[in-house]
Amino acid sequence: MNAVGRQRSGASTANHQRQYSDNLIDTSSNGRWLQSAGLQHLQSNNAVPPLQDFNGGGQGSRMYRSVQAQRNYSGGSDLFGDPLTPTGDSWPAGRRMNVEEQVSPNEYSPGLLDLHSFDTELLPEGKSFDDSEPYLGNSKHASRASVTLENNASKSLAADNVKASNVAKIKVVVRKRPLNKKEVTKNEEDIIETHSNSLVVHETKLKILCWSIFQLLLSVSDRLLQSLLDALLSSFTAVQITHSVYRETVEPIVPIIFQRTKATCFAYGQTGSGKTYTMKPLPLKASRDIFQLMHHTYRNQGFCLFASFFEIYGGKLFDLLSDRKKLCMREDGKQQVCIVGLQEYKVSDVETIKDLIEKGNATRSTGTTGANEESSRSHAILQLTIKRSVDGSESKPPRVVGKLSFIDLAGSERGADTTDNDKQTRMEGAEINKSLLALKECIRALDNDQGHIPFRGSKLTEVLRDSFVGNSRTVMISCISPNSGSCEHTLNTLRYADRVKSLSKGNSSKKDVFSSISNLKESTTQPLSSALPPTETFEDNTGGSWPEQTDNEYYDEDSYEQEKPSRKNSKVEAYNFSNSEDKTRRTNGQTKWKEQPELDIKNSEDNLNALLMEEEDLVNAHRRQVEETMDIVREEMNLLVKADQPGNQLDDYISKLNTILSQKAAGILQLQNRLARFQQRLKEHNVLVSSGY
Ligand SMILES: Nc1ncnc2c1ncn2[C@@H]1O[C@H](COP(=O)(O)OP(=O)(O)OP(=O)(O)O)[C@@H](O)[C@H]1O
Repeated sequence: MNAVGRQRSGASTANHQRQYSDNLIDTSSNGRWLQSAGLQHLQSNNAVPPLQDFNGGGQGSRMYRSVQAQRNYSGGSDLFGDPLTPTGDSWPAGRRMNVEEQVSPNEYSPGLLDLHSFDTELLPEGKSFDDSEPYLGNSKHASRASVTLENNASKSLAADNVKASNVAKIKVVVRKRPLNKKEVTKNEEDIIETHSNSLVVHETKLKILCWSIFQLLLSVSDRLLQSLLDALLSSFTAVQITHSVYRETVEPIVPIIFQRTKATCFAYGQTGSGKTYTMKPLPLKASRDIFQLMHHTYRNQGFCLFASFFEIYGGKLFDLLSDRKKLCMREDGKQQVCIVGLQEYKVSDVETIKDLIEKGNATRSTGTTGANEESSRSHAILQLTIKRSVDGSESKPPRVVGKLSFIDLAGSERGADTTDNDKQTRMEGAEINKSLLALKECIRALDNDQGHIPFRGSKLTEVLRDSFVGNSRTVMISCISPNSGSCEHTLNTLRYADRVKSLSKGNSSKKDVFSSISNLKESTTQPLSSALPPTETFEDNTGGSWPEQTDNEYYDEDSYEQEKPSRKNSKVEAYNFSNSEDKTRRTNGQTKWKEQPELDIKNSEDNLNALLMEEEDLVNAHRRQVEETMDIVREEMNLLVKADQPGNQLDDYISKLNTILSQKAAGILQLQNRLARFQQRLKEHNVLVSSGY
């Protein structure tokens, strides 16, 4: 994206960031109705906003303000340490041992920024946090940040803040990986600088794009905080670090899985940004906690855990635990989605789950020697399902109680492959585009409690249908690479994260869902670790694992060629390798790589982002049109009042009515044109979905 585009996007994001103070949003149905449409600024301070009041309270309540704060991450600790640390051939040797020799100042940083709890703004180039309005934050936010930074060192601060973050229906965090050996060898710079509450992407030529992530007022000075962090750094171990990520993302959700909640945790980001690395430990940690709850809090209550693992490739489903058997999806009479033929394994210990994940991952990468390119063309979904025997009866199949889905999404830049000449690659790119857009739409609908969730927008969202209805939770982990070569992708990922995050503006209203869960209230408002018995490890080797069919029937959906996303079929890649070593290695790995013209790659990279922006523009134009319509309606009302008054001039009435009707028609026409243009763009990029648009 060029500088103009970037500036536009920055400004656009900034303009779309609105902060609505709670006291302006009425809790009446009218208020909620306006709020759900993003028009809460039309709601006056008074409970019922008469139309004639719109000029006053309505406009006054609409604020565009930047929200920032400082929170220092430098010198933090690397959340994803040794359990999954790459071997020496990928990473500089000894870098973990010697802080002085760190490649990246953030190597030991948790690299995890919680976007959800704070207002964010993408500042345009050249603008710094200091240029913006001061933030009148509250101490809760300040302490929340400290908790994240300090690895929960301050328990007293943790309680409030964990409570706040736990209740979020959608949680968005950003995670930065350290520079890898190859990037270091190439003298690539770490362009991501993390500060107390912000993340700065330094573009080359010293242009600076500031991404303000958090707003908070620190209760301690920066200096004091820094020394505190340094002290903490030395005490972090890799295991603690990994656990921190889990605790910030998935742990709060685990207890409510027993309470009929379907939750989804997905990693988003470009290829190689650390999605798989980030996701890998999470299911294991979650299952450990699930088993603990089953064996303590829910002892002898008939709960059992099932695991399944499949991938979506080219819009089709393949079972990763059953030799990539092709699967098909069906809806039952109750509109429950079932994946016919998907092998589910009943599991009673963490080791079995680990084995299954390894097996699935191996299936996913069979036949390749490269690191990530295969997985980046498919979405891998691991589901942990909690079931319960009906009335303790062994004869009846257990019923689903809750589900936790972990999704390692295809690399986001793959969605840009639609300009590729190869049909197969184009189709894959289009499908990924479609699924990423659809996912965002579903999250939007989900957070606004809309009746209609557009889950049919893609196979991915269809599969996740039951995670979008009822009591659901979503965690998005946006993974970013630190190197300068990934700058554009990083910015795109941050924009996507910001969009998803900004959809969740009404999260506070969702708190009641949690508080209604009585017997696990404690567990949901505190870290799970505090709700569980103090046992360090949990082991249960009493049960084995055995496969179960999820459905007795099986039908073949269609004749889609069951192809693995292998290199053989991926003749053209838009993967933007700037390193010839990469190309060679991958060529040796059986892929016939074809260079795309540079311009194509550049254009295609912007596709998804451009579509997302256009979609946002359309929604905003619609919102503006509704506002204007309301103004016009007010005028019409006045006109009608005057029309009934004695001595009213008919000529005057007719001319005014004419003007009003023309205004109305022009507004509608303008919106129709914009809609048609957007539909056309979707068509061009093959993301027009049958029911969604
Ligand atoms: N935080 C981290 N610390 C150390 N190494 C990391 C970190 N994140 C990622 N890596 C390493 O970077 C490489 C790429 O990571 P990973 O495979 O998770 O990327 P990905 O986003 O899943 O890619 P793809 O989309 O192609 O599947 C791996 O070697 C991984 O071990």
